[in-house]
Amino acid sequence: MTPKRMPAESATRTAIIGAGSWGTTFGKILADGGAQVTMWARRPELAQEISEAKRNSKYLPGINLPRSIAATPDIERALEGAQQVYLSVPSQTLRENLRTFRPLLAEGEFPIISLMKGVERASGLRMSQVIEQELGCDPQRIAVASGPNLALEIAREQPTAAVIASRSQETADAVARTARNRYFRSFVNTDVIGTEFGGVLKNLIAVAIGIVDGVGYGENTKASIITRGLVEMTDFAVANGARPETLQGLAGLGDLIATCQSPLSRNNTAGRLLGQGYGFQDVVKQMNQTAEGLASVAPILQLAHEADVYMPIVEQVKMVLDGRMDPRDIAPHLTTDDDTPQEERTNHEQADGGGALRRAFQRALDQLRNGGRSAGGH
Ligand SMILES: NC(=O)C1=CN([C@@H]2O[C@H](COP(=O)(O)OP(=O)(O)OC[C@H]3O[C@@H](n4cnc5c(N)ncnc54)[C@H](O)[C@@H]3O)[C@@H](O)[C@H]2O)C=CC1
Ligand SMILES: O=C(CO)COP(=O)(O)O
Repeated sequence: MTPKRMPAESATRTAIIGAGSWGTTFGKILADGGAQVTMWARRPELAQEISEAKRNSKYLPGINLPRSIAATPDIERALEGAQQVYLSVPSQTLRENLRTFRPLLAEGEFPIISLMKGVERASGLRMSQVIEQELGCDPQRIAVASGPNLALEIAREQPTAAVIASRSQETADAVARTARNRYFRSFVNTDVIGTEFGGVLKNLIAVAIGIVDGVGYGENTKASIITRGLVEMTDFAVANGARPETLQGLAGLGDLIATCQSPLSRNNTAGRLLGQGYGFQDVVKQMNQTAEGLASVAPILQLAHEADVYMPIVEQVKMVLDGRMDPRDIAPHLTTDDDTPQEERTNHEQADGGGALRRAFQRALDQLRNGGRSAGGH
């Protein structure tokens, strides 16, 4: 086995804001690739556990972290001399965190990389957009990382791949050179929108998979939802400016498979609890880690309505979350309950020529069925 690399004098200095399961795992990825890593943790006791015991027992039980990782609750110390800064807090707190840290992040030329997979509930904005708004920085400095990256598997050094996307090829390359090691391979692209939306949307499909799993449905139902879910994801992302091929890649299909299949996924777990009959509030109480999908459903449906994209699976997830649909009813409505046979459309380019009209008709039909309420729009 190749020996683990220790940081050299010339090692890239990196900082990670957020010491939950993904932030800490990413710290390990960077350190095992030879970078110097300082993590910022909100709670001093967690910072101390990471720095001294080289453990994060709440989020990564049983994992030994590299000896070189340091952590601190002092943001100035965490960011001192950083050449790359990674952000891994819940999507709903990012704006508030950036406001606090703005003076330390806005200036400088170092890349800022979002590791997050949610949209802001109130605005529907992607995390890179929130970063750009709050820091007012050059978008070329911003990158996002996404892919089939279940934290605990990677912390156990099981091989995986990810995509680093930035509008600047140079930024994406620099980050990918640092965020890689013998068990983690980073590819690059310049499709920030597709890469980010892939990570957000697969969470919603994973909630749907969890729901039908909780109900007790089997593999046919799940495969149908995954396959149709990918079409929904692609339609939505492309309508919002993504490249379709990004959704066929690691940040789309790759992450969809991993998240829908794994009991490690928090979104999948949240869905399973819903399928077992727990109400939304009970599920939120039972989750002690971030399940981004729960907060992203409403803003994504709002954006879908604005872009005239039909998302029947995501709409049904919303109806289950709101208590307006029995989880057992989710499967028969997979794509439509319109009686007219439809083409199995797998390519978003086939969506033109009547597709928008059909979707508008379908939406009107759904609204009628839901007593005039739309599933999105709030
Ligand atoms: N865990 C995973 O396998 C992966 C997670 N992600 C994404 O990474 C992001 C972070 O998720 P995780 O680390 O998994 O979540 P987590 O729930 O494990 O950790 C979240 C961290 O944020 C901190 N936090 C909570 N509220 C905060 C606030 N107001 N200000 C600052 N920090 C706060 C928590 O104390 C915790 O350290 C999410 O967007 C998630 O979708 C992406 C890929 C893999
Ligand atoms: O994004 C992930 C895997 O790529 C993690 O998924 P969950 O947030 O559902 O655990």
